Amino acid sequence: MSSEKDIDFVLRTVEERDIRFVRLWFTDVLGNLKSFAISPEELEEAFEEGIGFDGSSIDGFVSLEESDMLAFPDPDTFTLLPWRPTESGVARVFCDVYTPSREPFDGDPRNCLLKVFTKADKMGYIPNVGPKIEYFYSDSQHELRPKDDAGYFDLTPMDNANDLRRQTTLMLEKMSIPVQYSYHAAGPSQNGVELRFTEAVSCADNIVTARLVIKQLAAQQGMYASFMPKPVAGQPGSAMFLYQSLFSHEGENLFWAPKDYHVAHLSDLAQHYVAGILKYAPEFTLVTNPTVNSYKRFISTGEVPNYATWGRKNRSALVRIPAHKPGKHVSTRIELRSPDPTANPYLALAATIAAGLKGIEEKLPLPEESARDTFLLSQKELEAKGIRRLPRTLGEAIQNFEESELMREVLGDHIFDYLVQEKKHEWNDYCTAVTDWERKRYYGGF
Ligand SMILES: NC(=O)CC[C@H](N)C(=O)O
Repeated sequence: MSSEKDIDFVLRTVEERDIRFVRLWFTDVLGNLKSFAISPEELEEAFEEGIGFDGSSIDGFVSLEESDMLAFPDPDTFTLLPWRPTESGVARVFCDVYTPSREPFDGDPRNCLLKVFTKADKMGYIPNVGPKIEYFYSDSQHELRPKDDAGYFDLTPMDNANDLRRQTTLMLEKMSIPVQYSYHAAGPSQNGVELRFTEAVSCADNIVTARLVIKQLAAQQGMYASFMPKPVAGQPGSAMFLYQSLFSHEGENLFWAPKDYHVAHLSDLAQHYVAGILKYAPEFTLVTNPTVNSYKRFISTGEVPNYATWGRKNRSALVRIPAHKPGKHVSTRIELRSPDPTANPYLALAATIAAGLKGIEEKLPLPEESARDTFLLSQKELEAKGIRRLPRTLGEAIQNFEESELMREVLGDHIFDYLVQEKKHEWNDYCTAVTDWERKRYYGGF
C-alpha cells in the first residue's frame, strides 16, 4: 500500500516537529469530512494494521451489525495543519477505509476514485485535474448577507475578502496545495480559487482540504463561507469547474495534438474523452450536482450549461476548451463546467473520468462544436443535432442516474444504492415542503 520510506519520513517529521495529534481524515458517501485524532505513538501501528472505528455512525457506510471498519493512513498525504499551534502541533493524513477482513471498503469514496485511477493507469493514462471552486462569504451562517458589492476580478476597497483570500492562498500553499488564482467572482461577496492541477486522487484530497481551509479562515474572522450552489435567485451561482487532461506515464500531455486540423489542438484521444463526457453527462449529473439547490444554478442563461455540448468560446457549453497557448502543451485541457462545490469530489472525479475513459473505449466521435448559446436553439434543432439535455431537477437527475449501467459499474452497488435511496428522500422532502413562495402566491387568492 505505501512504501517504508514514506512512512519513515512521516514518523520522523512527527517527532521533529513536535506533533501531538494526528488527525485521520476521510469522507462519508456524500463528501462530508470526517476526522478523528490519534496520538503519535499509535501512528506506526496505524500504518501497518489500520485503526478501528465505528462505521455504523458514518452516513452511507455500514449497518450496526457490521460496524467495525479500519482506517489506513496514506503517508503521501501527511501534512501539518498550519492554523494550529506549532508547539504540540496537529497534523492530518487522509485514510483509505478497509473492512475488518482487510478488503478495500466499497462505501469509501476515495477507494472508488482509486479504482478509476487504477483503470486509467492500466490503459496508460494518468488523469490530471485542476479544480476552480466558487463560494460566498457572509456574516450569517443561515443566509447570504454580502459584505461588498464588487464584481468579477474587481479589486477595490469594497473587496473585504481580499485579506481572507490572501490568507487562504498562503494557508493552502503551506499545506503544499499550490493556488493558481484567487479572485473576486461575479456575485457580491462571491469569491473563487483555482488550484493547480495534480493527479485525480490528490486533486480530490485538495478540494476537501480547500473547502475546510476556506471555512476555517472565514470563521476566524467571524464570517461564514458557503458552497451552496445558488444562494440567491437572480445572482450568480457557485461552480466547481474541473479542468481535466490525461498524461502518459512519461509526463506527456496526451490531450495535446500538434496539428491544426485537430480541433483546438485536441488529440483524437481527447476528442473521444470529451465525447464520453457529453454522452454520459445526464447520467453522472446526480454525482456532480447532488442537491435540490444545484438545479437552481442551472436555471439561468449565459454562463451555466443546460445541454451536453462543447465549445471553445461558448460559456454555456458543458465542456469548454480553453484557448491553446503556443508552446504550453502541458496546459491543454478541458473545462467541465457543470459540477458545483456540494459534490463529493472523489465521486465527481470518479464518475466524470470514467465517462471520459468510456468515450475512449467506445471510440466515440466528437460531435459538432456548439458555437452559439444552446438555449437559443429550438427543440427541433436540438433533436436534429442529437444534443442531450442535462437534468433540470434533482428528481430528473435521480431518474437518469438510476438507469445508468455505467454509474452502477463505476460507483459499485454500495455507493450507487445508497445515493439513490438518500437522494430520493431528499427529493421527496423537497417536493412535499410548502414554501413561502407558494403561500405568498396562493394563500389569499381563489
Ligand atoms: N467563471 C465563470 O464562468 C462563472 C461560472 C458561474 N459562476 C457558474 O455558476 O457556473
